[in-house]
Amino acid sequence: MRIQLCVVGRLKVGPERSLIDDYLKRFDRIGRGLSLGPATVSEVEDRKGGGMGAEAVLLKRAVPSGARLCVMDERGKAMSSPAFSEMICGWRDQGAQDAAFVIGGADGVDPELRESADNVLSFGKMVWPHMLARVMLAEQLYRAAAIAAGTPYHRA
Ligand SMILES: C[S@@+](CC[C@H](N)C(=O)[O-])C[C@H]1O[C@@H](n2cnc3c(N)ncnc32)[C@H](O)[C@@H]1O
Repeated sequence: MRIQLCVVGRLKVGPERSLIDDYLKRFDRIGRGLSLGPATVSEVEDRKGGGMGAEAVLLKRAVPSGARLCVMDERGKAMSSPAFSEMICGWRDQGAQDAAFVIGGADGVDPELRESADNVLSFGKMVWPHMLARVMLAEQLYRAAAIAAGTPYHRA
Protein backbone atom coordinates (compact mmCIF):
# COMPACT_ATOMS: atom_id res chain seq x y z
CA MET A 1 0.00 0.00 0.00
CA ARG A 2 1.54 3.28 -1.13
CA ILE A 3 1.56 6.18 1.32
CA GLN A 4 1.16 9.77 0.22
CA LEU A 5 1.78 12.74 2.52
CA CYS A 6 -0.25 15.60 1.02
CA VAL A 7 0.96 18.85 2.52
CA VAL A 8 0.65 22.60 2.05
CA GLY A 9 3.81 24.59 1.35
CA ARG A 10 7.26 23.83 0.04
CA LEU A 11 9.80 22.82 2.63
CA LYS A 12 13.32 24.12 1.93
CA VAL A 13 16.38 22.00 2.54
CA GLY A 14 17.01 22.10 6.29
CA PRO A 15 16.79 20.03 9.46
CA GLU A 16 13.05 19.23 9.13
CA ARG A 17 13.48 18.14 5.55
CA SER A 18 16.44 15.90 6.46
CA LEU A 19 14.44 14.27 9.26
CA ILE A 20 11.44 13.65 7.00
CA ASP A 21 13.65 12.15 4.28
CA ASP A 22 15.42 9.98 6.83
CA TYR A 23 12.23 8.64 8.49
CA LEU A 24 10.53 7.99 5.16
CA LYS A 25 13.61 6.18 3.85
CA ARG A 26 13.58 4.03 6.99
CA PHE A 27 9.82 3.46 6.57
CA ASP A 28 10.33 2.34 2.97
CA ARG A 29 13.13 -0.02 3.94
CA ILE A 30 11.19 -1.74 6.72
CA GLY A 31 7.83 -1.48 4.92
CA ARG A 32 9.05 -3.34 1.82
CA GLY A 33 8.63 -6.72 3.49
CA LEU A 34 5.23 -5.71 4.87
CA SER A 35 3.63 -4.47 1.63
CA LEU A 36 3.76 -0.93 3.06
CA GLY A 37 5.16 1.96 1.04
CA PRO A 38 6.77 3.61 -0.67
CA ALA A 39 5.94 6.86 1.11
CA THR A 40 6.11 10.05 -0.92
CA VAL A 41 5.48 13.70 -0.15
CA SER A 42 3.24 15.76 -2.38
CA GLU A 43 3.61 19.49 -1.66
CA VAL A 44 0.91 21.84 -2.87
CA GLU A 45 1.03 25.61 -2.86
CA ASP A 46 -1.78 28.06 -3.39
CA ARG A 47 0.16 30.83 -5.13
CA LYS A 48 -2.93 33.04 -5.51
CA GLY A 49 -3.46 33.07 -1.75
CA GLY A 50 -7.01 31.71 -1.84
CA GLY A 51 -6.64 30.28 1.65
CA MET A 52 -7.96 27.04 3.08
CA GLY A 53 -10.61 26.50 0.38
CA ALA A 54 -8.17 26.88 -2.50
CA GLU A 55 -5.62 24.70 -0.68
CA ALA A 56 -8.30 22.02 -0.24
CA VAL A 57 -8.82 21.87 -4.02
CA LEU A 58 -5.08 21.29 -4.53
CA LEU A 59 -4.86 18.80 -1.67
CA LYS A 60 -7.81 16.77 -3.03
CA ARG A 61 -6.04 16.58 -6.40
CA ALA A 62 -2.92 15.25 -4.67
CA VAL A 63 -4.86 12.42 -2.96
CA PRO A 64 -4.77 9.29 -5.16
CA SER A 65 -8.22 8.11 -6.22
CA GLY A 66 -9.64 5.43 -3.93
CA ALA A 67 -7.07 6.18 -1.21
CA ARG A 68 -7.88 5.80 2.46
CA LEU A 69 -7.80 9.37 3.73
CA CYS A 70 -6.49 10.56 7.07
CA VAL A 71 -6.51 14.27 7.91
CA MET A 72 -4.15 15.54 10.61
CA ASP A 73 -5.87 18.09 12.81
CA GLU A 74 -5.54 19.09 16.45
CA ARG A 75 -9.30 18.50 16.91
CA GLY A 76 -9.00 14.91 15.76
CA LYS A 77 -8.72 11.64 17.63
CA ALA A 78 -5.56 10.91 19.63
CA MET A 79 -4.19 7.44 18.95
CA SER A 80 -1.44 5.31 20.45
CA SER A 81 1.41 4.31 18.15
CA PRO A 82 0.39 0.61 18.19
CA ALA A 83 -3.21 1.62 17.31
CA PHE A 84 -1.86 3.80 14.46
CA SER A 85 0.16 0.83 13.22
CA GLU A 86 -2.95 -1.40 13.37
CA MET A 87 -4.98 1.17 11.44
CA ILE A 88 -2.45 1.28 8.59
CA CYS A 89 -2.00 -2.50 8.49
CA GLY A 90 -5.79 -2.89 8.58
CA TRP A 91 -6.15 -0.70 5.46
CA ARG A 92 -3.45 -2.76 3.74
CA ASP A 93 -5.20 -6.01 4.75
CA GLN A 94 -8.49 -4.71 3.32
CA GLY A 95 -6.69 -4.37 -0.02
CA ALA A 96 -6.24 -0.59 -0.14
CA GLN A 97 -3.65 0.39 -2.75
CA ASP A 98 -3.10 3.89 -1.38
CA ALA A 99 -3.39 5.80 1.87
CA ALA A 100 -3.09 9.58 2.03
CA PHE A 101 -2.30 11.77 5.03
CA VAL A 102 -3.18 15.45 4.76
CA ILE A 103 -1.45 18.24 6.69
CA GLY A 104 -2.87 21.72 6.30
CA GLY A 105 -1.30 25.16 6.01
CA ALA A 106 -1.39 28.17 8.34
CA ASP A 107 -5.20 28.21 8.49
CA GLY A 108 -5.59 24.45 8.91
CA VAL A 109 -7.55 21.98 6.78
CA ASP A 110 -10.80 22.96 5.09
CA PRO A 111 -13.74 21.57 7.17
CA GLU A 112 -15.33 19.87 4.16
CA LEU A 113 -12.11 17.98 3.38
CA ARG A 114 -11.73 17.15 7.07
CA GLU A 115 -15.26 15.73 7.21
CA SER A 116 -14.69 13.59 4.12
CA ALA A 117 -11.74 11.78 5.75
CA ASP A 118 -11.82 8.18 6.95
CA ASN A 119 -10.02 9.38 10.05
CA VAL A 120 -9.05 12.70 11.64
CA LEU A 121 -5.97 12.25 13.82
CA SER A 122 -4.44 14.54 16.42
CA PHE A 123 -0.94 14.80 17.84
CA GLY A 124 -2.56 16.37 20.93
CA LYS A 125 -4.51 19.57 21.56
CA MET A 126 -1.56 21.87 20.97
CA VAL A 127 -1.15 23.32 17.50
CA TRP A 128 2.17 22.50 15.84
CA PRO A 129 3.76 24.24 12.87
CA HIS A 130 3.02 22.30 9.70
CA MET A 131 6.68 21.41 9.08
CA LEU A 132 6.97 19.86 12.54
CA ALA A 133 3.67 18.02 11.99
CA ARG A 134 5.27 16.55 8.84
CA VAL A 135 8.31 15.36 10.80
CA MET A 136 6.08 13.83 13.50
CA LEU A 137 3.93 12.05 10.93
CA ALA A 138 6.98 10.68 9.09
CA GLU A 139 8.37 9.37 12.39
CA GLN A 140 5.04 7.78 13.34
CA LEU A 141 4.87 6.05 9.97
CA TYR A 142 8.32 4.60 10.54
CA ARG A 143 7.35 3.62 14.10
CA ALA A 144 4.13 2.01 12.81
CA ALA A 145 6.11 -0.12 10.34
CA ALA A 146 8.67 -0.99 13.03
CA ILE A 147 5.83 -2.13 15.33
CA ALA A 148 4.28 -4.21 12.55
CA ALA A 149 7.68 -5.77 11.79
CA GLY A 150 8.28 -6.54 15.48
CA THR A 151 11.59 -4.65 15.66
CA PRO A 152 12.71 -3.18 19.01
CA TYR A 153 12.47 0.51 17.85
CA HIS A 154 9.17 1.01 19.72
CA ARG A 155 9.54 0.33 23.43
CA ALA A 156 6.47 1.19 25.44
C1 LIG B 1 -0.25 25.60 11.82
S1 LIG B 1 -1.29 24.21 11.77
C2 LIG B 1 -2.89 24.93 11.45
C3 LIG B 1 -3.44 25.49 12.64
C4 LIG B 1 -4.89 25.57 12.96
N1 LIG B 1 -5.87 24.73 12.53
C5 LIG B 1 -5.31 26.96 13.19
O1 LIG B 1 -6.38 27.33 12.80
O2 LIG B 1 -4.50 27.68 13.79
C6 LIG B 1 -0.91 23.45 10.26
C7 LIG B 1 -1.28 22.00 10.15
O3 LIG B 1 -0.45 21.22 10.99
C8 LIG B 1 -1.16 20.07 11.43
N2 LIG B 1 -1.21 20.08 12.90
C9 LIG B 1 -0.82 21.07 13.74
N3 LIG B 1 -1.02 20.72 15.01
C10 LIG B 1 -1.54 19.47 14.99
C11 LIG B 1 -1.96 18.55 16.01
N4 LIG B 1 -1.91 18.85 17.27
N5 LIG B 1 -2.46 17.36 15.60
C12 LIG B 1 -2.54 17.04 14.29
N6 LIG B 1 -2.16 17.86 13.30
C13 LIG B 1 -1.66 19.07 13.64
C14 LIG B 1 -2.56 20.15 10.84
O4 LIG B 1 -2.66 19.39 9.65
C15 LIG B 1 -2.70 21.63 10.55
O5 LIG B 1 -3.63 21.88 9.54
